[in-house]
Amino acid sequence: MSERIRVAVLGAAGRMGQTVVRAVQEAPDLELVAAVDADADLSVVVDAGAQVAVDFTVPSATEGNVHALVDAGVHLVVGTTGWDDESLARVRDHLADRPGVGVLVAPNFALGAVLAMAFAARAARWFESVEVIELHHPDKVDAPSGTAHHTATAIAAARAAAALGPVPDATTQALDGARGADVEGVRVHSVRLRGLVAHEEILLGNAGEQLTIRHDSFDRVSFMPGVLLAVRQVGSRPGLTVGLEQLLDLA
Ligand SMILES: NC(=O)c1ccc[n+]([C@@H]2O[C@H](COP(=O)([O-])OP(=O)(O)OC[C@H]3O[C@@H](n4cnc5c(N)ncnc54)[C@H](O)[C@@H]3O)[C@@H](O)[C@H]2O)c1
Ligand SMILES: O=C(O)C1=N[C@H](C(=O)O)CCC1
Repeated sequence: MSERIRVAVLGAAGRMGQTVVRAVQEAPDLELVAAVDADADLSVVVDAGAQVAVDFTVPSATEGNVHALVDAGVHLVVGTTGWDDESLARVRDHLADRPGVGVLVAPNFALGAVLAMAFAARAARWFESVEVIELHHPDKVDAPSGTAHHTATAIAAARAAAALGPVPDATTQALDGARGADVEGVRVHSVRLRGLVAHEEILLGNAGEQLTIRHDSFDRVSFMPGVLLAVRQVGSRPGLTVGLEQLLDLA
């Protein structure tokens, strides 16, 4: 058998981190060499000889973790949300000085969620109206979800490419927040409800018809096939990769 990939998990005490630790321990081709949480010194990861670090921490910490480990030559798989064009550009620039190091950032590793996003982007050009609803557990700190932001951005790009105008909306009077967040012209609504894990609906409307694309993660194990796929591939993808769709022939 070839050498196992040496993996570190950042945010190991969190909901996702604990699930990733178990998934790595159960994968015969992977070896868990470090599991760290808040306030840990990242030198633990480097000293353990990690080849790939998986980051499921918090939006305020993830970019710092990435830059520190890129400097140490460690590949990263990042599921933490909160990334924007500027922070991704800083990582892309940093990687230009570290040839051979790969970083994959994905807002959602559930295969069904990635497919739902791809289907929505494909359908978007054919519909006059579109809105996104994301529904999550109430312990989530960011809104809208990274997945909903990624979905809305892809829909907006598809609408622009098809020269569609703005989504119709006659609202002139509204309570603050009643129409959700505006992500590049696409309205995104965030629900936080005890009992939920991670869910998304994309509503597409034309006169007389509606297409609804819905994905549900009922358990965090749903993210693990995507995380493990990324861990196995990130070392052979130098530079920055954004979105699991890039590994699934869906981009
Ligand atoms: N990409 C995906 O598929 C996916 C799936 C689920 C969650 N997420 C995202 O992953 C992130 C984590 O979600 P969660 O539900 O596990 O959150 P969580 O709050 O349960 O876990 C976060 C953990 O990170 C730790 N932490 C904070 N700062 C740290 C640091 N500097 N170094 C190491 N650890 C640190 C915290 O102590 C905590 O244990 C969120 O941004 C969430 O949106 C992404
Ligand atoms: O539980 C969370 O938090 C999740 N966050 C991601 C997002 O913001 O899109 C993915 C789904 C779960």
